[in-house]
Amino acid sequence: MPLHPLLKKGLHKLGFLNPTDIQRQAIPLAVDGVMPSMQDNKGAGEADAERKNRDIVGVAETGSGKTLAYSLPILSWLLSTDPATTGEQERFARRAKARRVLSALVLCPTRELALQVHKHMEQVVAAGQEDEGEEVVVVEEPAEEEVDDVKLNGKGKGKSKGKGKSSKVKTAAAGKAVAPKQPPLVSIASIVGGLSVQKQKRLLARGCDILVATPGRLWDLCKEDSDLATDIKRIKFLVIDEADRMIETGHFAELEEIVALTERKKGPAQLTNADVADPTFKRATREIDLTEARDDMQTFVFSATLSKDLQTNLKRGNWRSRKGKAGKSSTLGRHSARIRIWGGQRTDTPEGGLVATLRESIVECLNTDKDLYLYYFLLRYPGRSLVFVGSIDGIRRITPLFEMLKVPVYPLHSQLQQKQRLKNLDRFASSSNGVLIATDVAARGLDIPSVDHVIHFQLPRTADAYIHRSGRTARARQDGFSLQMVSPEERGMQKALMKSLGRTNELPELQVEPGFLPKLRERVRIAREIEKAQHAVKKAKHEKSWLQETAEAMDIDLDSDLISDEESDDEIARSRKKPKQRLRDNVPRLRHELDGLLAQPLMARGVSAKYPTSGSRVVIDDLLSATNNPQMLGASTTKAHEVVDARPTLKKVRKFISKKGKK
Ligand SMILES: Nc1ncnc2c1ncn2[C@@H]1O[C@H](COP(=O)(O)OP(=O)(O)OP(=O)(O)O)[C@@H](O)[C@H]1O
Repeated sequence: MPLHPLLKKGLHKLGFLNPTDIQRQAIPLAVDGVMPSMQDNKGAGEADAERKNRDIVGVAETGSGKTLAYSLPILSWLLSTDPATTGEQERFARRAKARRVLSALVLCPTRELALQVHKHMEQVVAAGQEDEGEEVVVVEEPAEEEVDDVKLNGKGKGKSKGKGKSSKVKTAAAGKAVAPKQPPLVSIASIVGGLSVQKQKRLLARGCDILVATPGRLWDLCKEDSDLATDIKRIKFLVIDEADRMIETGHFAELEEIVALTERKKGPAQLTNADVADPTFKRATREIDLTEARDDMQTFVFSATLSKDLQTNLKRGNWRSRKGKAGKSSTLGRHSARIRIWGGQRTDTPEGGLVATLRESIVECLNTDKDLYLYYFLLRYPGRSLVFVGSIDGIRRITPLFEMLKVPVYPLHSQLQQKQRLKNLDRFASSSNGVLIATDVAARGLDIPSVDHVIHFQLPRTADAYIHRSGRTARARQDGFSLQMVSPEERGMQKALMKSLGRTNELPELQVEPGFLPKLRERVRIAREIEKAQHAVKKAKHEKSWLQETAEAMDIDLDSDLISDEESDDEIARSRKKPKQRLRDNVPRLRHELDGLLAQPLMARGVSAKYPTSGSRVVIDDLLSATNNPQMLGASTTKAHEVVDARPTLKKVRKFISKKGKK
């Protein structure tokens, strides 16, 4: 790979010994495209022609290393032009004081993804800086970004630890020695919504080489800060990650504004005498002149899905009208037009497909039974599971329910505070049995190590969302498992989804051991009752405080019956309060009952808890060799994806039965 030696060393240290397919294809193209011409002064036409070969459109399956496919050429260019690595110590010292000039802008659709890309880039550089036999410990700067409060689970197996930016290094082996303060080889900053604007402004004032951002916050800052807009006009690299999502209609109006800043203007403005005399116009043309000179930007457009057909909304019966349509029309032209990448080189690994190491399965059940089947699955197949739910309200219902059932669940959706979002992600990533209950905000790009299962509690609205959601497991050639939970009302949509994906075979059904269900059902029933009672109490409290606040604001005295928790003599008030009161009084009793049920062992049919050496199923060997499911006595520790491999599809079973019948 034509990369800077420091990066090669870093990749080696992270255990990335071979490039992935997309990296093998994209990196040489990108490096070739950028290196020679970025140093030359070409004529406009020549430069235009060259740019066609410079821009890279990368389409490759989820978890295939696209982040490094675009990051490495950029980092390599920065390191190759960095005086620190070319031994020019004097310039290096000067650079320590000087403000960095922005070279690259990476735009991502979600905040978590932007922070993750930032971390991933830093890890490779930090690993490359490690001395042999020594561990680099990233020493934090005084908390600069709130995100640093949370240890984000970065990509790869980097040894960087702690929070803060990786601007200083110390030798862990030496324990105390901290290397003298040096400017980072590559300075990376992230600008995302939900975190302190002031702190981000300070970061920008200091300057950086690479900015990783979400479009909304970046554009807000651009509008206030003309220096930032000027910096963006001069960047050498623009990356649009998850490009199809970024340009989806109605998603990121700001993206177009930002990309427009990077556009090249052709030819110097023809000034009239009157124009020349006008100072404002003169200033504006000077600005235009600056941008005119730019013929050296390289654009990267990356995603696992760039096919328009995958974006068709499967809801509202859209799929019906699409019957019979085959093939996938590419939206590449549309992308190119909108982000003005002038063609570019396309590096493709198979598109639209799911990763080969992913196993899929389906469970058909009533909507009202989805909680039960999810609970069954989470106990039956322990591991790190990511559950996608169709609405925030759904997450708000499911999370407390499963907390009561003592499942370690963490919610993730756009209405949570950003700090909480990051905390929950971190907790999920560090709990081997954690369950993240998320909306599609977690569908794209997130690289959480070893997610064992992705569960579609509700089906996604588009096929591309299904691909991205499912792509949170089975990453970097690991095994993974995806489960569709389908109610009778969703059956048509499920068929449309499979058709959109070009699939003809039915998915294998998840085998459910019915013996476990009655006890689980009872637990879920009681947990629901508690949840309902608590919800009613919360709602009543909320209503009451609203009433009090409104009364205060209007300077009205409220009847004491309306604000008192005590039973009132007033018949009407009593009848209104009683059911809520009853519910609240029930909570301790229900909790006690649930605790009792949770303490009871769950057993497969024919297993005796008291006498594991007897019963129709003897489980003592399993218990001794620890091959028994810890939560369910008599269930094996087989992984979900292994069960699917061994399981024939319904279609195959039917075929087999009909063949037998004919004989
Ligand atoms: N050459 C490599 N060898 C081994 N692992 C790699 C290599 N390159 C990247 N990885 C690891 O593969 C994982 C997936 O990479 P990445 O997140 O870049 O995938 P992606 O293609 O961007 O996925 P998505 O489409 O879901 O965003 C990461 O943990 C990354 O550290």
